[in-house]
Amino acid sequence: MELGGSCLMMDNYMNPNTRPAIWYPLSMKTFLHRKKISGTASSSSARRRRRRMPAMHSDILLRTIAWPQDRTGKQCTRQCCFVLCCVLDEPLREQRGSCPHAMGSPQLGHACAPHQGLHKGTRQRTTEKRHIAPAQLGQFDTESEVAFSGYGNAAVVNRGTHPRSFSARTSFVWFTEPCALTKVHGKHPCIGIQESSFSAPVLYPIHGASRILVQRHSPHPVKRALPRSRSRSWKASLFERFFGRKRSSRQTWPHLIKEQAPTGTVPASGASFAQNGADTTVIPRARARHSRHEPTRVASPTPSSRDITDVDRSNAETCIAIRHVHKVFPDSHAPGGQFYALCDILLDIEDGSLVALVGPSGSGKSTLLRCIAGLENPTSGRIFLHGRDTEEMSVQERRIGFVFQHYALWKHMTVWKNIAFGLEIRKTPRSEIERRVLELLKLMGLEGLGDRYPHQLSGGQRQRVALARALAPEPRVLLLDEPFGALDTRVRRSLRAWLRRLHDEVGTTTIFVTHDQQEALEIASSVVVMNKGQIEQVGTPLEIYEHPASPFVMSFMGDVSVVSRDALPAEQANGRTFTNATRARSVETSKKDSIWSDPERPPTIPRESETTTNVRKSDNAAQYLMLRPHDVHLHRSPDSTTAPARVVDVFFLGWSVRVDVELQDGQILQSIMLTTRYKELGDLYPGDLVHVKFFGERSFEVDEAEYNI
Ligand SMILES: Nc1ncnc2c1ncn2[C@@H]1O[C@H](COP(=O)(O)OP(=O)(O)OP(=O)(O)O)[C@@H](O)[C@H]1O
Repeated sequence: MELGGSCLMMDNYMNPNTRPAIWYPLSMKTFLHRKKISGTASSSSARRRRRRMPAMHSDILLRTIAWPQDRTGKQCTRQCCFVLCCVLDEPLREQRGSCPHAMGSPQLGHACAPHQGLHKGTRQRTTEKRHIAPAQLGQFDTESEVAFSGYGNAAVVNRGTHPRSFSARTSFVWFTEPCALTKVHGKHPCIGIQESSFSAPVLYPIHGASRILVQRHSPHPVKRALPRSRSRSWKASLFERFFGRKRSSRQTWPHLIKEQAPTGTVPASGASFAQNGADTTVIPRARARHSRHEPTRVASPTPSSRDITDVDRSNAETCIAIRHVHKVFPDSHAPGGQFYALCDILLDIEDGSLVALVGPSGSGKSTLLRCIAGLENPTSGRIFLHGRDTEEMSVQERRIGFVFQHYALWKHMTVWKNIAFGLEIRKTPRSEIERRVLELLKLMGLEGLGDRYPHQLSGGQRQRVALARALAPEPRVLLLDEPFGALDTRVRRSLRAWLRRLHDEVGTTTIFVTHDQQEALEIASSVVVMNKGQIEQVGTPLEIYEHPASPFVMSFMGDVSVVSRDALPAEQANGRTFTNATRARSVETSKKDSIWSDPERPPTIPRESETTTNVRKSDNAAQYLMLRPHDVHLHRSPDSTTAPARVVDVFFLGWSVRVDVELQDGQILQSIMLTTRYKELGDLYPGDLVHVKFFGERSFEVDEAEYNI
């Protein structure tokens, strides 16, 4: 933070395992100029200028700073920990610390009302502050900031000091989500950060790109707290620390950086230009992009403007059009140091639909959702909202509501205030707010609970408040990231039905992430099955279940038994077959694909696992079949289409009975039947001889290695 007329941008901040910081001097004038270019201008000349700009502000994202280990050497599971240091007068070295989640200070953080940072009128108002003990920290949903970010709110930021490793003046704030910096409020993009080292809490508006810019704000807390001479010495010591020598009056930051950076080479992240072995890294501003952990975009399949017109703008029905989206994260263990969290995602989501993104853990569901919301920038590819390229839209313009698994409510606000919050910051008239909140309370079945605080509600009620809050500003798209994940099975079940009804009533285009296939099948009008960053299949729940396009979809969307083809009678073994190479997409998507196919677009980059799988398949495929338990029928007497088997175990499941049987060659099959059918069959006991008949329509050729057979 510079106290004069320019600002410093911090990058790579406080990662204890690497070098602590990369600093960029940037004048406020330049920053605002660039912001203007990258943020709002849409004329062709502005776009041209924007292209020439080093990509500093077009993607306003604070990069993840992972804290791989805390002080005790334990792995910190909460990787999404962002630390922004508001350096006041301590050298950077002093700010190294362990993950804030692992800190043992009893007064670890404060939470403050987000609107403190938003309106000039309220900026100085002191609102509730809470001390958060470390044990509570896990519960404190800093995600709530993000939940609002879609509406352009500033974020509440936790702030804490650590008595052992941080001085009283050095404070830090952390976010659980990078998008906290993406909001635009009024004319200026800003985030409110409460800095309460000082007697009166004051807020810094923070402008952020992948780095953090701490901007002066008036009335300036630092200016008030530090005498002028002090601030100068702080600048001087910072300078000395970076450059290892005293600054002469003629040297400016850009001048020095230019002088120190070797030309023609891009420094690797962490490469230091600093003298005297200082652990601070300084890189030229124009090269910043290359040194970020966020990889540079892979050759982008950017379509021409004609393509956009033809394909997206003409299709009023398409609410969200996702075109060849890749998201790459750096990963030292992955081939090429890059991990493809999303790989060539191509998807259309129609207006008013209720879509489930389903897939195993790590398949990229949340990443895709976050890309749609603008919380992540795709590495390549484009996303259109109602025909408009999201790159041209601010997060606020997207009008997307986001609900997290953990309710993310403002805990110091009543239900009413929580719901009204999004409207208040948009300066909606009081009467309109009251009408809308009452309407939502009724819709959510929360009448009479408006005065309660979140801790006075059940989990299901809290989640409904979170949904009401997201719906209050009437978003065009509602994104739910495992909305019921934290609830018990019974509550989940009742909320599923409720969500479906709510959607029918409100009609907002909704995408929800779940790893529960039952939930996806029950609620959604269409299901997108994801695996390893790719879409395996898109279809209605019935299509997905009845006609899975790959062994993966079949096995993921319900129980399956995998048996050798040889073990079954020849007549039974001739089912329809697919291989993993078949990656089905919706009809609409395939059409778009062909329209969008661009000869210059690089081919999809296959990941190693995919390539090897397909190669293996040619050797081992076609030997095994996948069967649903309800397609395995048991009979007492044999015929030409049955295979003999012995009962291994019988399980009563209420309305159904599951019978495990062993085929002659020792393979185990599951059969599920209605209890009434079981009664017709007569009681079965382990060791009984039965005859198995199965329906082969949905059998697959599968790969031995893939299914550990
Ligand atoms: N910021 C990041 N840096 C590096 N890798 C990441 C990052 N975010 C996500 N990933 C990786 O991308 C992959 C997809 O993550 P994502 O959160 O989208 O999965 P998911 O399908 O939502 O999983 P889950 O159901 O467990 O939430 C994971 O392997 C994850 O480790």
